Amino acid sequence: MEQKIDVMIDEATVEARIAEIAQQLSKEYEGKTIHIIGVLKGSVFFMCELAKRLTVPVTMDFMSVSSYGNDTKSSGVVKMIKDLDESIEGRDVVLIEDIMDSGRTLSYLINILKERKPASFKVVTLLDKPDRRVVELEPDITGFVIPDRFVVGYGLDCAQKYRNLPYIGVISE
Ligand SMILES: O=P(O)(O)OC[C@H]1O[C@H](OP(=O)(O)OP(=O)(O)O)[C@H](O)[C@@H]1O
Ligand code: HPA
Ligand SMILES: [Mg+2]
Repeated sequence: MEQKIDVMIDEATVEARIAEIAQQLSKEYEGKTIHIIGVLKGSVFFMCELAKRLTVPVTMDFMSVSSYGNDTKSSGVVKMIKDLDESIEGRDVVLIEDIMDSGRTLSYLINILKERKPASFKVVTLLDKPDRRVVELEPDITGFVIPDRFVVGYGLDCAQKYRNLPYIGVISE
């Protein structure tokens, strides 16, 4: 069945905010190389759009974790599917997420990655849904704070669909 998607944040607004974040990071990391880590799969669209706009040198790596599977509710268990390819020791790491919801995924990743002794560590998320937080945690940089709705698009899926939508939307029943 075709589902109708309502736009919550349109493409131009998302892109303008990503440009602002890129400018902020480029200033903060002047003279350094940012090692950006994308959390698969949701962060890929945000990561690419952000990376293209950074004016400092960039290296990239990916981790894959999953806790939602095909559900719209977190299973409560974060499962590591793929670890990083390279060591982050001594590097200026920026972890890129599409959304911080319960906070479980980021809490799990932050605990693992901080133990690996990066020179610095920051978390950037495109979306923050603070109403559903079960772990006390704040990202360093947030694109948009959103209400408690299950969103899709710009990398975010519902049962693996809609990641390719160029805007943030909500499925209207
Ligand atoms: O704050 P939380 O409640 O942990 O939710 C946020 C996480 O959930 C989603 O990942 P998902 O498990 O759906 O994997 P995916 O990125 O492959 O879709 C999203 O991409 C975040 O990584
Ligand atoms: O609102 C959401 N949409 C898609 N994936 C998610 N993972 C956590 N929250 C969400
Ligand atoms: Mg998902």
